[in-house]
Amino acid sequence: MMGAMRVLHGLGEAAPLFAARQGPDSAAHEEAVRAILARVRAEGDAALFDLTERFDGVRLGALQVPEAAFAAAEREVPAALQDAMRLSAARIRAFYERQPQEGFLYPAEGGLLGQLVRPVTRVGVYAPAALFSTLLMCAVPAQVAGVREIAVATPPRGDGRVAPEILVAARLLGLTEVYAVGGAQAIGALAYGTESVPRVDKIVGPGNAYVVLAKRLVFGEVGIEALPGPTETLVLADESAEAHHVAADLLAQAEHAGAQPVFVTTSEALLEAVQLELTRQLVTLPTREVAAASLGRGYAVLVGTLEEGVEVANRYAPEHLCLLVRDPWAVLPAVEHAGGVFLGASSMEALGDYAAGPSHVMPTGATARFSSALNVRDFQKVIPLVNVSAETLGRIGPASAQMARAEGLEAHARAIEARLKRDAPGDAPATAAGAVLRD
Ligand SMILES: NC(=O)c1ccc[n+]([C@@H]2O[C@H](COP(=O)([O-])OP(=O)(O)OC[C@H]3O[C@@H](n4cnc5c(N)ncnc54)[C@H](O)[C@@H]3O)[C@@H](O)[C@H]2O)c1
Ligand SMILES: N[C@H](CO)Cc1c[nH]c[nH+]1
Ligand SMILES: [Zn+2]
Repeated sequence: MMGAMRVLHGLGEAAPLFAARQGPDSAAHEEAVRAILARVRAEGDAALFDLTERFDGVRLGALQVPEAAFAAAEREVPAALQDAMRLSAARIRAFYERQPQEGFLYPAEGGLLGQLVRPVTRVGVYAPAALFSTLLMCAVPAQVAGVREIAVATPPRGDGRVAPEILVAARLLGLTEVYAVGGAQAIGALAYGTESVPRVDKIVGPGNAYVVLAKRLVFGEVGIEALPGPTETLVLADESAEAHHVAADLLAQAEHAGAQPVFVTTSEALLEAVQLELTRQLVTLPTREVAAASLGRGYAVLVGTLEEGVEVANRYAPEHLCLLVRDPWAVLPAVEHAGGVFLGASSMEALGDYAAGPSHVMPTGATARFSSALNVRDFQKVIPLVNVSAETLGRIGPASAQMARAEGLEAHARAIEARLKRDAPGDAPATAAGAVLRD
């Protein structure tokens, strides 16, 4: 049956579901991406022009989008869509403005200990072709964090232009630096810099397997936030769920290239109804070819209890966990790993992709075990401050010197003891300390 997913019975049979999550680093991809990065590093702009012609099928005149293109895009994109983008941006901003981001300073026996929070200076946002919502979801938290420079890279369309919606979204946020470059070559350009693309301090944003792998390989030369790749959704449903809702939510993510939809349920009747619904809804979708391929990678798992269902979800660690159950809040305490959790029938993930508030850039490929949805902290550095008083030095100095000698580090011990010998360190009073926590 076209659109139907393979069925597994219980956690005991779910091994194929977990085995499929090998991440983005297939050997073939890795070789290709290493070669692309090496060319960008060695040849700069010339490699970007050449690789764009090869992989995107267009010969670009220039890499950076000219200023005039932004105004032209604004005339091209319908006003109602621009309003929708403003609504989305405002809700993302409102969400991230609630994320605590202050430093702190506290008195410690006459001295001060604390943390400064400082934004990353220059960030590169990767937005897959046409996904202007992804630009909003990356750039707004960066702006809330205080990032001063944001460069955007996105693949050109077949006519060599960047999608006008991307330019409108950029302009709406006050961004003017947009490059018509995609894939691994865009990540290389942002990481190493070229004649036209000044290098950045950190790269954020999702993409296909080439983009994800490139981000992994440049990490260290440049910061990266996480490895958000081809999207995945795990819907956990009980008998209270509507089959057409479940199928719609699975298909909504299946229409992303390379996606994996997963359906876990306690109800055999619902499972059968969802399989039929998938087939029925699929044929009407303009994106049915991509969606059918994704469903081919998908699984439906029949479990005995919701507890078992959550265990499957935790083992899978999905990007999106959608709880279409009678009482989603009762299930939530057992959830350990997920990029984002969507609770209840009117909180479908597709809404989260656009206007709910939290960034839709979420960890995939089981990386939700150790990484998080994009957020303000991804754009900040935390700098500890140490200002120890003479009194504290007298108390913790001998213990520190003792530990240094136990590690065979005599110079450490002497640096501490040199100060222990004199009466007082004589540091300047910390009168300006409060001003240091400016944001
Ligand atoms: N996890 C998230 O938060 C999140 C958010 C949005 C999108 N996504 C995912 O991002 C992905 C976007 O993928 P996409 O492909 O549409 O766009 P993309 O921008 O990631 O990749 C397009 C680029 O891939 C390069 N490319 C294509 N074929 C190549 C090849 N054979 N060799 C080398 N490079 C090649 C081209 O340069 C092209 O510009 C989807 O899988 C979607 O699910 C994930
Ligand atoms: N669901 C995708 C990954 O979270 C993001 C997206 C962008 N546009 C639509 N959807
Ligand atoms: Zn989506």
